[in-house]
Amino acid sequence: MMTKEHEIKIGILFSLTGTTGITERGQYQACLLAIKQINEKGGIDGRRLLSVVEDIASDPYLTAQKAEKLILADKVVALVGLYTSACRKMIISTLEKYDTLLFYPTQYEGEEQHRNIFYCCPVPNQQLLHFIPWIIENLGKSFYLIGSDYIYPRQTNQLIRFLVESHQGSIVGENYSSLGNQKFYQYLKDIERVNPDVIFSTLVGDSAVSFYKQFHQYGINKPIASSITAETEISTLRNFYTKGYYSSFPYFSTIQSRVNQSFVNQYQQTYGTDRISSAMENAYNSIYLLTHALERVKKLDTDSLRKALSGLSFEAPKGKIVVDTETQHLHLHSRIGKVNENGQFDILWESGTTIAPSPFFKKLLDSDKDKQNVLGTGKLEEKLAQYEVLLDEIKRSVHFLPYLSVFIDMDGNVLDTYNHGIELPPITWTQIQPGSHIKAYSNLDETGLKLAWERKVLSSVQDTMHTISQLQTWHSIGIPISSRSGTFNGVIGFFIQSDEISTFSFITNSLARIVEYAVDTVEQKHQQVSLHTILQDVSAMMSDCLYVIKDKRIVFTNVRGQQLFKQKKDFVENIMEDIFNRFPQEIPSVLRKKANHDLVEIKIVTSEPYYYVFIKEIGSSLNKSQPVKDKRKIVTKDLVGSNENFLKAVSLAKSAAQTTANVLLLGESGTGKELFARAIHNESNRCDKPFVAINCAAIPKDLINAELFGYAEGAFTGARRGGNQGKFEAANGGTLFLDEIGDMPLELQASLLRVLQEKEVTRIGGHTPIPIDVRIIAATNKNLNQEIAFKGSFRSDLYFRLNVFTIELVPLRERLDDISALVEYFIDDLVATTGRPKKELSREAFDILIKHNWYGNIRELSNVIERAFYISDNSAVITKEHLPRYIFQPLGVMDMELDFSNHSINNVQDIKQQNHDLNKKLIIKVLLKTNGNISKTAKYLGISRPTLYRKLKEYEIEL
Ligand SMILES: Nc1ncnc2c1ncn2[C@@H]1O[C@H](COP(=O)(O)OP(=O)(O)OP(=O)(O)O)[C@@H](O)[C@H]1O
Repeated sequence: MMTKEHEIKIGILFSLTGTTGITERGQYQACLLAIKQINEKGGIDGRRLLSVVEDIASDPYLTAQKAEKLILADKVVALVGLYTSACRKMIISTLEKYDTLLFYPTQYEGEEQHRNIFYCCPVPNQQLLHFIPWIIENLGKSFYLIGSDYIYPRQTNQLIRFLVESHQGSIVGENYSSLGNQKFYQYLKDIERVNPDVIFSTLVGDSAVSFYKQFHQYGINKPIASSITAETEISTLRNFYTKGYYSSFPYFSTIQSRVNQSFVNQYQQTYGTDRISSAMENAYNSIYLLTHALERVKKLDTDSLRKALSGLSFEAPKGKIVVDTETQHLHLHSRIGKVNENGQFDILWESGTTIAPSPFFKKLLDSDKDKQNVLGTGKLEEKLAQYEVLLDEIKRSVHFLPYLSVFIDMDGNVLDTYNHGIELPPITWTQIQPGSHIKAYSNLDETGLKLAWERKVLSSVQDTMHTISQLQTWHSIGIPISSRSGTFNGVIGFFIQSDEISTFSFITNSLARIVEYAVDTVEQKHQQVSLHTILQDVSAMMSDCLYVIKDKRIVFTNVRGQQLFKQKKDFVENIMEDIFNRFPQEIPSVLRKKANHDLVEIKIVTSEPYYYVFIKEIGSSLNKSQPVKDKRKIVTKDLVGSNENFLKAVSLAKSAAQTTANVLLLGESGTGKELFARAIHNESNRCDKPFVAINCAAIPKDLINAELFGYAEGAFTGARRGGNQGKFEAANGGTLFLDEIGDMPLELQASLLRVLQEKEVTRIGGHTPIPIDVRIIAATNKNLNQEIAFKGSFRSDLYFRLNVFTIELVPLRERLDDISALVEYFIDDLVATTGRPKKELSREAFDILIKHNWYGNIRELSNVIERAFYISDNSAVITKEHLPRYIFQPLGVMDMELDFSNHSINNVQDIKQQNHDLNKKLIIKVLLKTNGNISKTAKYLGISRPTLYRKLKEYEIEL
């Protein structure tokens, strides 16, 4: 009998029911077939594969739950599955949380690259790049785009539009139908009206089937092309509905290879059908990819699997597939097929070789014009600066060699050429200009340089093997410049006159080693620099001055140390001299000294060959508060806290600041959402443009429209002359912070989505669209997944557009370790603004703060400290007496009449109810105390006014 140790579990996640079930059931079956085959051949080193299957019913929310269950409860080694991008995006945080891999087998819109996902599917460049020009040439130039309303069709259609227009075609109509819709009469009327040459469909599942049927019945005699309709959908329709339709995929079940025929036969024997779609074959390959990786490493951990998958290749039914080392997508063939009378595809065209995946294809297309030639001078300088250290290092290493060299970056831009002083023969390629693109030189096509760039591997071509005659007395060698982690940075190409060397392979290898060494040296330098930066950052948080000494020299000083040095140079030098004089035998661990009237304590920690000298003042002016930064100028390093989860959020914010992606901040009231938003803005390249904040919960519903989009003159009675610009316009070029986005009415969400997609606003009552370039940072304290799944009060398409970067902020009760730093920060702030002397917190008061349940989070803590700071008046220490009573006295003592003995707590619901009652009573109590003053009550509770209003509504408290 098999024991558990003899099994390797794989989580299989598909919609076996739900609107996309028609397609996903086939993918699921293909996975099971692969697992069966592998087990029949003895499994992996004697270990059987065991599938643990979950039905996700086309529901993203359910997908997240099931994924977590498979990982946590079933302990699967990896997940295979999913069809819609909504479901994929929904589980990304789960994959990250448990560092688990997903093998995703469905063609999708690209624009994603995640280290926990292997994309076993084509991306648009592998389907559309050849398909669209082919359609234009063979079927016609005017296109009508119809798709299901979700991420893939909308984004794919953007690319199609781009490709159609760049091949002198046109889009004459574009329409979307909700997922699962089966009534297309209105759409067909529209298609008939605009009379396109070809209809391009990205409808999925049941909708696609209904559309084809109704299209045929309606009698429109036009070709339909699709990048998503495959054998599965076709097989559910009578042949006359679909004969003559076109699709492009890497795989059709009619491929005539031995591997495919065996796959089709086995599929037919197992499931009784030979209708196998590309998505199904992808699913089948996903299992094989995982299996090959497991066989390679013989380990189950994600890191080992990831490494084993990089560059992995095997012969699949569709032909050879290779995992791209950088993008985790696949190199695949591209094919175009036409449905025949058997409901199968006749293959009309296929690419001879595999096509490299370009998940960020749209961006590539956008920059294509630039690439053909000329990186403007500024850009070239910028790029050169980026590679300067590396180039210098390589030049230094090879300067003694009499060769010609060309350096191109990873995108193919020529950054530098040099010849080390040798006589240049008059050959064409020496005209290569820095700033141009390597593609512009077709005479370099079969050289080591270009091959290395295309294949990202060391490539060399010997003299007579070159196709152009001028190069036949030269050897060309292209050496990829890749970091230790495998990131490809570009290629350095060498051209060597063939009579100069006799041993070609020896010189090739030597040059490769020289380049590798140069890359290593640069990486080490970078590491040293970043270590220094980390040290600076970490030590900046310390309240003490730090000096690190080695060989009687100060080799590192933190910010406070530098400040003290500036203020009291003699004093610091004195201390150091004293320490140096005692070197090394008499180095004490603690010293006390007087600086003028200030007593300082000096601690010395020895860790040969380093000595860490910490200087702390006791009750002195040296220990004066740090000037606290203006919140409007705050950057991530100013965010106070060192809690592990908090630092993770800060590090995400840092990364977000480097991109232009939208950000979604999730967190309770007062956890610092606005502060994070400002920090991201201030650290981004939009920092000198406006940061505009709007609280969606604080503005009456009917005014938000005008607030956001502005209004034109005469838009409504009382509208200002000349109209008024909205927040979008005000934030143009900068960042718009949409706080409490979860409270935005549904109709407005639709308008917002439109603005985000079209990048233009039209003022209310106005007609002219105004182009806008605004980065959105949205924040909410609601669980948007639940709002989407259960209440339908938040649009999933808007959600996915906003949550490109999701940052969860930690409530104060989960980062009690930060209370001390926050208190110090608030005191410093008060000292700086009031000019009063610095205060300390007593141990007892500190313990009370630690025990308190921080309902209003950091804002509440800040209010408590502010209050205590003033109440403590001239005292240098804040004690328990200065804290508000509710912080340390049980609520009952405050006459809250909360008697637990009358309640029996049987389940979570009871606890929630009691919490609800407690919170309600607390709010009423504070309202009574403040005579119903909203601002004071909010301040007292440490929540914002809009949050208080929301809570009053939630608890049905009338004023
Ligand atoms: N890491 C931090 N360091 C210092 N101060 C902080 C930090 N986080 C929050 N604060 C302070 O806490 C208070 C609340 O922060 P902020 O307004 O950014 O929270 P919020 O989550 O946007 O609140 P709300 O949801 O109620 O609008 C502010 O006074 C802010 O300065």
